[in-house]
Amino acid sequence: MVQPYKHEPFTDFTIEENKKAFEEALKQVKEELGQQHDLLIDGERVRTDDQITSTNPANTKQVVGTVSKANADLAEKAVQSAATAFEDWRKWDPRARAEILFRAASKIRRRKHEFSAYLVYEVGKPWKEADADTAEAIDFLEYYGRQMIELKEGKPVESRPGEENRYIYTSTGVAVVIPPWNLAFAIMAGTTVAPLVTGSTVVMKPASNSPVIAAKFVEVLEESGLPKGVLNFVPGSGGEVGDYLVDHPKTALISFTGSRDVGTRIIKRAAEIQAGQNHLKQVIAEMGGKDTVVVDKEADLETAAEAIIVSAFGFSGQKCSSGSRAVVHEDVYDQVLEMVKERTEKLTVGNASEENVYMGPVVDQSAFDKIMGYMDVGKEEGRLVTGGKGDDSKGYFIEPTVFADLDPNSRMQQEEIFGPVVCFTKAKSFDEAIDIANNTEYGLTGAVISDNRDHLEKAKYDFHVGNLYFNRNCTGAIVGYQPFGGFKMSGTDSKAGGPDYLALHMQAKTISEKY
Ligand SMILES: NC(=O)c1ccc[n+]([C@@H]2O[C@H](COP(=O)([O-])OP(=O)(O)OC[C@H]3O[C@@H](n4cnc5c(N)ncnc54)[C@H](O)[C@@H]3O)[C@@H](O)[C@H]2O)c1
Ligand SMILES: N[C@@H](CCC=O)C(=O)O
Repeated sequence: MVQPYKHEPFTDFTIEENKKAFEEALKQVKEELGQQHDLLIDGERVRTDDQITSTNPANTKQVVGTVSKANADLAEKAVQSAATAFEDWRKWDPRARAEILFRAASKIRRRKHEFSAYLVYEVGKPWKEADADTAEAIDFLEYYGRQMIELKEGKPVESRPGEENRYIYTSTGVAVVIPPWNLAFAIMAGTTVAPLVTGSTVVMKPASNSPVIAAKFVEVLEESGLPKGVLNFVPGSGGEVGDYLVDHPKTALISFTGSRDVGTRIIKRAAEIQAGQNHLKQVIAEMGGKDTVVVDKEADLETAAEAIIVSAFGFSGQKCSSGSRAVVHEDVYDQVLEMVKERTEKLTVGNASEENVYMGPVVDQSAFDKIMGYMDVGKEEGRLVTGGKGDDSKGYFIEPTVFADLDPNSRMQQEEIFGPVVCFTKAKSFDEAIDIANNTEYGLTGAVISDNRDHLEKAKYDFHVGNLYFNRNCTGAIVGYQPFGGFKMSGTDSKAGGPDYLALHMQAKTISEKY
């Protein structure tokens, strides 16, 4: 009997024993860094001449690992391998597939700090963020395993005398999984195991900034009993390998998480019918955000300041859910701004592989340059309150930054910056605050800080986002508790970690028999 699902607890690093255990894991992983990781195609490791070098964004001289790089020919082999393996895998008892996920979850739980330490080195995560990322990966395995067991008999439908009807879910085919680097473990793992557990086979192309953690996860799935060909691992360039996989006539399902531009490109390409293709491709595309924390005049301002800080600066603002906009009622605007300024100036920034800092670096040079470019835009469009500086001499460090007095239609308040920058806009009323919150093309997350019940009720209907939070930050959805996905240009609202997610990976079939 499978135990009821409960989310993985987070590690409290204020407890000395936990702190020591994590420092030990960082030390141990540091000694392992620089290893070679290869492709996995049809159960075989494939080493290529062309390699991706993954480095620590907090210390760009430190190589985390080198990873073989696939090209279109290898992507073709991976798809063929997945297509062959599908014929057997789809007939496995769904419970046996779920058990592979449960075994993998146990293995990762036992090595939790080791995986989190890899996240610290590979994408510069502070300890707390790395620990939450690993916990979420475990949650996806545990949750989707249980969901599959629940769905395996299908859903009840009515029958009539002399007629039996059934409604079941069938496996889809070859799934292409393309995750981002930011929730480098959780999203990569969740989007990989969801199609797997439903009986699809997978070709996974990790993000080029985080291929090592993905390679480590693939090893765990192999050790947990995944048969050959069911999961194929092909790191490579988005343009070459990504396009090839998306366009392939045997691709049946594409699960993408990443930017709006790449996501919409995939949706368009997937709609194009290729020679030899006799099915429509299913596309799950979870994309960017421009998320707002709204502060009402009747609100606990301590809660408001804390919510703005956590939403804006958690993992250096590199979350699709990051609260990069604060829309504050004019009666409390100056006070909230001052509180946020004071707290921001106390945040610690540094190399999380050396100390437990609040914020690490941003992920790479191109992210650094893009975010620093927005500092100039912010100074033109608004008022710099604190921060604004960056230093890329050793790693890609940027100060947590607050801009004030932005027009709701300014670039700073419309474009996804994906860095540690929050912009304040003043609203004359609660209604106006909600209108401003809704005035972007995105609709992913949002928070309302208010003690006014009528206003919270209004927000339930009028604040058009997939994940709406009251009196807290707008980041940190938990699998099975706050299913995650956005409206508008934020994506297909698949609600990862929710009860409807697996059904999106399957094809419902009605079977009706007359006696
Ligand atoms: N909505 C969500 O759940 C969610 C979660 C995490 C991140 N995001 C979004 O992801 C973005 C940041 O992640 P990123 O920088 O990795 O995004 P990205 O779009 O640059 O890359 C995402 C993935 O797509 C691949 N890719 C790039 N070009 C491709 C192509 N032509 N064809 C196929 N694949 C291609 C990349 O290699 C990577 O694996 C932000 O916009 C963020 O908001 C959204
Ligand atoms: N699900 C995560 C965000 C994922 C995107 O980066 C959250 O809720 O903060």
